[in-house]
Amino acid sequence: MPPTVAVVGGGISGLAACYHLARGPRPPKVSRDRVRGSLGGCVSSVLSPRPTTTTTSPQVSELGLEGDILPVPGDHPASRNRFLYVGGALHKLPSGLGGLLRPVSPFSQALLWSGVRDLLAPAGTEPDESVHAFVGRRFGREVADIAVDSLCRGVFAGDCRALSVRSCFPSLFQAERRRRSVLLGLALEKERGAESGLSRRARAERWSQWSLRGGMETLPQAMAAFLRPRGVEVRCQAPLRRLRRCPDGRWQLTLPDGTMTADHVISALPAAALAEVLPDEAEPLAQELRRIPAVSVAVVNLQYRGVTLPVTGFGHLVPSSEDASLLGIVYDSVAFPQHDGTGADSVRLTVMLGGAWFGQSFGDPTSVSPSRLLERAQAAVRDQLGLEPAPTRSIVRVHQACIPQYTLGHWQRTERIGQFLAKQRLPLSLIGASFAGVSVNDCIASAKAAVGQLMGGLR
Ligand SMILES: Cc1cc2nc3c(=O)[nH]c(=O)nc-3n(C[C@H](O)[C@H](O)[C@H](O)COP(=O)(O)OP(=O)(O)OC[C@H]3O[C@@H](n4cnc5c(N)ncnc54)[C@H](O)[C@@H]3O)c2cc1C
Ligand SMILES: C=Cc1c2[nH]c(c1C)Cc1[nH]c(c(CCC(=O)O)c1C)Cc1[nH]c(c(C)c1CCC(=O)O)Cc1[nH]c(c(C)c1C=C)C2
Repeated sequence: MPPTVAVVGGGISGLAACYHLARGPRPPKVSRDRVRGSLGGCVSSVLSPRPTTTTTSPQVSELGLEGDILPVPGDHPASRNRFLYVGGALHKLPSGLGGLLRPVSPFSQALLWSGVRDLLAPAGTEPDESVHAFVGRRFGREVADIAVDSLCRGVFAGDCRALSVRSCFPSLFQAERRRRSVLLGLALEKERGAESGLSRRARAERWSQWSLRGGMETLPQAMAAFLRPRGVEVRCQAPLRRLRRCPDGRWQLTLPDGTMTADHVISALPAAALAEVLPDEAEPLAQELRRIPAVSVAVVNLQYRGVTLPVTGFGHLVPSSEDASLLGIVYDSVAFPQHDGTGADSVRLTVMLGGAWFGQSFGDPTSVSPSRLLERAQAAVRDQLGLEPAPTRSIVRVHQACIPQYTLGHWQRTERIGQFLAKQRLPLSLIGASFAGVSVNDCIASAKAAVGQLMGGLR
């Protein structure tokens, strides 16, 4: 009898783990539980695609979705133009050499000087540092306060003063450690892994983003369709209530409709959710997991007719000093006009609200009223993009605790977690956005690595 592996968590990480288990040469029996929401967790979107970068592409080819790819090439305005909203105005982020040599608003001096500072500054010695402190030390206070504050809001919906540079931007941290300068380190250590045909095409055509014709939710749907005929038993709407070790070392999983046993569990749950179902003897593990927080984001999709955006590009970010509650706005119709389901020209925007500032701006994410979020989003579009008319369509969604925050010391927490699992010889793998990267690519990579390790051990 092949061993049974239970995968818990129905987001992209859980699906990717099932996918890699099922396509192995001698696949174990796979059982996957998921709860609440649509397949793919945070990946699914309605009006707006969630563009990802290119390392996901091997799966896309294998799932037969290559013909549905909508690439955004490097010379497209959505690739070249990103904006910051500072001091009540939109500023295009500098690009190319010219943009670095002369002062470009909102920055008071040419960014070249920040680069020179990085080349001359001594390397840091702390084992970890906030992203803000690291960038301030290497590139100057203005870059930290405006550019990196916004970047952390546009990737982690988080506060760069609390986030860890070692865990959020490991390549920057390592570049400084190895080469003393971040720029030098990045220039010298460009790595290139094994490439699929699709990745090669993406590099040759300099895609900055891509999506799928039916939206990014097509990816988890195709993965689920791949799994069903391959003997993966999928249990939907089955929240895991309890995980217990049986006397023979196997796991017993308690679900709403009964129990099941498994030789190995791959958890793709958010850290805090896993902490709630672990057995008492794993309390030290649960305590570490509870220390990995996550923030909530309200996503408001708006569609307008008969209006024109004042700029074309990917979108704009808003630093926390300008407006803490409003993270940024993505101009979806610029990058992906094909996603207009109505067949007519329209301006489609995704307004992102809250993040690390959700509580102070809107209160409890479980009870905030959608109309309040809609009003806030519409006001931002009016003030920041000058679109006065009311939107013709709108969708408001609150994604609760959806983006884990790698705060200072995250690397030590993940190390202690790994040590506990090894010492206790727990047949448990932890994957998902809570640990080693929040992007879809990182989630898929961590699932693939965990399955590789598990299959190696089972052989
Ligand atoms: C607004 C927003 C925009 C984003 N944009 C991008 C982007 O442009 N590019 C990019 O690469 N990434 C983006 N991301 C990040 C990326 O989408 C997520 O980090 C990733 O999808 C997380 O996947 P996951 O499977 O690890 O976690 P999740 O999707 O959170 O999945 C966890 C699953 O576990 C389930 N669960 C919880 N408790 C239990 C339980 N007790 N029993 C069983 N199941 C349980 C949940 O219901 C969920 O289905 C974005 C995220 C957000 C929120
Ligand atoms: C305004 C809020 C958010 C926007 N996107 C996200 C939030 C919270 C989430 C997000 N965006 C990206 C990732 C993946 C990161 C990765 O490692 O690949 C996640 C989780 C991609 C991304 N978005 C922006 C940048 C600079 C990046 C990094 C990689 C890339 O260049 O694609 C900037 C950005 N995000 C948003 C806007 C409005 C914006 C800039 C104009 C929305």
